[in-house]
Amino acid sequence: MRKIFDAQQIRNWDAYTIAQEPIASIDLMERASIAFTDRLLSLFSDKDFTIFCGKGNNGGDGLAIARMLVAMNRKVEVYVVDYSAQASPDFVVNYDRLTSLTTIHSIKTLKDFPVIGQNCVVVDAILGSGTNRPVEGILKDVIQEINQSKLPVISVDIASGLYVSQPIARGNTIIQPDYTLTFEAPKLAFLMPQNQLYVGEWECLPIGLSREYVQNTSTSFFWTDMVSLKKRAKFSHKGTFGHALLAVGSYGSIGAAVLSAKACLRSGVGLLTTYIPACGYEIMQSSVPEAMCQTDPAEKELSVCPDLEKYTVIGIGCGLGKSEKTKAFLNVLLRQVKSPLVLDADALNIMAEEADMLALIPAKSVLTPHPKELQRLIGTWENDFEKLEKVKVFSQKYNCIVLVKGMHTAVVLPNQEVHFNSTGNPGMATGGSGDVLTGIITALIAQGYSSEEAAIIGVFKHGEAGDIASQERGQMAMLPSDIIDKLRW
Ligand SMILES: NC(=O)C1=CN([C@@H]2O[C@H](COP(=O)(O)OP(=O)(O)OC[C@H]3O[C@@H](n4cnc5c(N)ncnc54)[C@H](O)[C@@H]3O)[C@@H](O)[C@H]2O)[C@@H](O)CC1
Ligand SMILES: Nc1ncnc2c1ncn2[C@@H]1O[C@H](COP(=O)(O)OP(=O)(O)O)[C@@H](O)[C@H]1O
Ligand SMILES: [K+]
Repeated sequence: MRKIFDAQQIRNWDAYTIAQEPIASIDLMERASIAFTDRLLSLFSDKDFTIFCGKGNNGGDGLAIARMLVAMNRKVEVYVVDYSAQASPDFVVNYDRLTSLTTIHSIKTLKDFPVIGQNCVVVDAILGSGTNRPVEGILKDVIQEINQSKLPVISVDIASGLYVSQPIARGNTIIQPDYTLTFEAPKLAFLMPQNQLYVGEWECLPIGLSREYVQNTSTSFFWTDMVSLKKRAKFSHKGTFGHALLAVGSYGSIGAAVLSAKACLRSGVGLLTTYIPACGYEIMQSSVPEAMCQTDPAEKELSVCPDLEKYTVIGIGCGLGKSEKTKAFLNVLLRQVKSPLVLDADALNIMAEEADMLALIPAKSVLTPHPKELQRLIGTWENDFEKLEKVKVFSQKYNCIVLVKGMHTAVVLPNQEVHFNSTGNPGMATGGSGDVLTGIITALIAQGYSSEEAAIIGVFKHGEAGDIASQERGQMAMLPSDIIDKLRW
């Protein structure tokens, strides 16, 4: 798990490192530029480079990168966008270091914008984490020209014009890179779906910023890049790992019930009982023989709440449908249940329509809505930052864990922490992937993980299995069953 910092904290992190390591600011810039150049050349070994620089430290990086490429006899054209009379001190030092080695062109008006060679990669070092307002004038013109160039674009630290930790306004002009190589740590902006055009593929380049600063600085945003699991005790038995109930399925959606049950069993649950409509009995018993199966008196839907006493945790919602009988079933279940719930799909849709049901959510339940289901619960949002704020309010109000599913699923905790997931891929964007996740999280709670841990670990392992499945089959061919098949604990 890593911390994600906002723009001010990143500035402080640089300053702290400079003061405490200690290292001169210009030498830290050199370190960052070496890391960037190394990775740039491994990505584009046979390309020429056109580097656009601003006049702050991001531009300083661009000049240092240019110097390193020149020293390696690479073909490089360097342009400084002359949008301001002021330049940062480290920009000036790097300007002086480069100017005797190659021509540094200046862009004052659009007439100065070059014709870029077709073998070129464009390096965007115009604005970095210091971007604090929409770009105007020549900056805007240059960014628009680069975006229209159709050449590969790689941004230094962050796309010029994008804010590190604030929403962008509609109509802002921002570089649309193919890649972003960012220094040290992920930026909040990269994790927001609305910014996908302005990030491209991204990776972090370590530049040795202070570990101590990380330990001493608090944040509510985290990046889950690894998880730790509890060891199974040698003398454990099935009773050690909990008894889960999955209340799932309706006529036509027994597949969702089967997927959630298989995923639950593949995630270490001690005992699993599925509670399904009568029509699903043979399907469930033959496709998931490891699960016990209890049926509802109704043929096609869940209608009567079973005895819930013996269950450690209950997963509910996959393929449930929203019939009147099922609504009544859920209402009774919410009043009787004493264990935490994992609430998915139609369980959430029903609750979104019947607001008093929300007040009945047991403490530390996990809600796993996809974007449409989330909207039904919290209403609409102006931007992804506001969406997270609304989810935080909801999570605190109902003392539950809420997932914002998708690429980089956010797990929002009642203590207001937000944990973004690093695993997963668009091959998982297919019906049934969410049912698998419900089964996984239910199994983890059954085994004694806290609901918070279960959500964070479950989302990570779900995505990890999805990544293995996509490597083997490709994103288009993979199925939710393949995600279950590739779970490794
Ligand atoms: N020593 C350090 O602090 C390090 C900084 N590094 C680089 O420095 C960057 C941050 O540098 P800076 O803080 O100088 O900021 P930028 O280079 O992002 O921006 C330069 C200046 O432009 C101004 N500005 C912001 N938005 C503008 C807009 N829309 N139109 C016109 N002017 C605008 C700001 O006042 C800012 O001071 C990082 O992204 C990274 O690339 C790296 O070299 C690593 C080390
Ligand atoms: N582009 C993506 N990248 C990573 N994970 C994704 C992507 N699209 C979907 N997923 C994951 O797949 C799952 C889909 O869940 P959901 O939409 O509820 O599916 P269903 O209800 O059909 O089972 C979620 O865990 C989500 O995070
Ligand atoms: K940049």
